[in-house]
Amino acid sequence: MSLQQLKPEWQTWVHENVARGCTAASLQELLLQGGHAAAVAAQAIAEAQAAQRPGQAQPSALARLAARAQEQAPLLPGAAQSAGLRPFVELQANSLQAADGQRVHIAAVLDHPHIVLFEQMLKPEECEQLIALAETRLSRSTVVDEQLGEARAHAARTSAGAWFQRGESELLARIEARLAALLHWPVERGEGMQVLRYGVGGEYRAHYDYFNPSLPGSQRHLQSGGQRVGTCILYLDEVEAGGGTRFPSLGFEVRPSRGAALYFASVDGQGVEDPASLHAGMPVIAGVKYIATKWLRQRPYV
Ligand SMILES: O=C(O)CCC(=O)C(=O)O
Ligand SMILES: [Fe+2]
Repeated sequence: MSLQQLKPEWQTWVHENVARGCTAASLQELLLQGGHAAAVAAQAIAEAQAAQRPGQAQPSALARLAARAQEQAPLLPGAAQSAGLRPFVELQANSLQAADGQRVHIAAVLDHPHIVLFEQMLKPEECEQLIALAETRLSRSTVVDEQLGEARAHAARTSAGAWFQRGESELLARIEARLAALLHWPVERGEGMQVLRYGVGGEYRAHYDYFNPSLPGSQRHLQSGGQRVGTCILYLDEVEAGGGTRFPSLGFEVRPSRGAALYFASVDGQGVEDPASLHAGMPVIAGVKYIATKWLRQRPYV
């Protein structure tokens, strides 16, 4: 009876996410955020769970058809969109106010793969401070060795990088909290920030940020914090020519602009690695490119 009290898209959502193995507590929280009464939410989850058990009634053919249509729908209700599987951004308004007062603008959105481009994510002085902080510890960037899982220098990634611990300084803590709030992804599920500097000719050839689960070198990374579910790239300075972040399979490129941020999901709406997230840091033609990269993990990352 309570499942029927939900709108059809929420009924489908409950069925789908119970089938996917989401916990009752996580579904309850998102249903509450979606404006449902606690008792209605609890009852609806219980009914959907009962329907999944062997020997019990399965969702009707109609419900399954509705679920399939829902998968293809461009935007689900904000809370339902992630179901905790990947970050999500509230996309109704064209700007969002972070708790620290920063007003961040949404400049562009792509549904699949999910990409959101922000302007004014960082203030110009925050960009300058991050660059200054990084300059004190820049060293040659590495890539993860696919067989061994170890970090090593590679011709495909010609930049200098500086790693920071989460919350290492007041500046980093503030930026991390801002990203966590806007992406609905807790700070603990993020790696420390990495600041990169690319000189002329510097590039990061096409790659995925997710760890390929079938490669031996990925296992130790997946064990601590799980998959990289999304990435946020903060552009710290203008670049005269080149240096865009390009998604070759989409024919789409974001050009660096001070204070802008690019978020993209590395997994699809079901939490599965998404090959469409292939991307590259294009060679810098003139100028110097500075970015800060934040990789977001499936689970808390220590
Ligand atoms: O340099 C860029 O624009 C892309 C950087 C990147 O892909 C990464 O840090 O994972
Ligand atoms: Fe990347």
